[in-house]
Amino acid sequence: MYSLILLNGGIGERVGAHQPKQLLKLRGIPILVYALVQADRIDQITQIVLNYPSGWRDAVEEVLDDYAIGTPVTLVEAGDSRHASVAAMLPHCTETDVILHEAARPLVTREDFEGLIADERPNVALMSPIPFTVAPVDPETHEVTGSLDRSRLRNVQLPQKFALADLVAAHEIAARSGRIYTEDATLVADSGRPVHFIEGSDMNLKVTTPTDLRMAAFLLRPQGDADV
Ligand SMILES: C[C@](O)(CO)[C@H](O)COP(=O)(O)O
Repeated sequence: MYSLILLNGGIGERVGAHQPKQLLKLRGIPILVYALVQADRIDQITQIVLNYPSGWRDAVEEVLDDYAIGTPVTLVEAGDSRHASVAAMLPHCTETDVILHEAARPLVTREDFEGLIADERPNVALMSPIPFTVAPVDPETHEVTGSLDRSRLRNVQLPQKFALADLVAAHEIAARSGRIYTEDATLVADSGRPVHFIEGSDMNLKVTTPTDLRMAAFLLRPQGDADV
């Protein structure tokens, strides 16, 4: 069984809205709700640990009530970074395995969660191939500093799953080193514990910018609406 850590603590600065992006509505439904509803339908997820941006607890509680989420939810205030938020949510997990997801990926499917759960390895993340070229650069001088073999790179997605003990131990190592990670698959891999990946879909869009919002609204259009 799994505790779901659902990251919902960002303020969504890059979307430029007057409220956290995960509370904005897409097709009339708050972005957060799409992931919540999918997770609520998965029997193996017995607890949802959900964080909220400082000052937005009431708004998040209202969403939970409005959409009658049945899985028990533990609310935790967000930390200063995504990394700090995960660290603060870990002690609230009641199961021995955790799934991490983020509210900003509303196109997550039941199959995404089930694929992770069906995998017998303890630490597994969805990742997708990089369909473009990523160059290492010096951001100060704007100089290209080398080249990367994209067949050896993957776009890290969520959801991801971990043995709770591995994730806790990896966060302890990261805290000692002082390094702040942008996500947890690389954090756990750097701790020396094996992390595997399975193919994620490019439909599992992360809503970061106003353009992403428009793309997500399009992808979430009701079945039967005309394609472009
Ligand atoms: C976690 C993540 O979505 C992996 O692709 C990404 O790193 C999040 O980036 P953000 O800058 O925290 O939105």
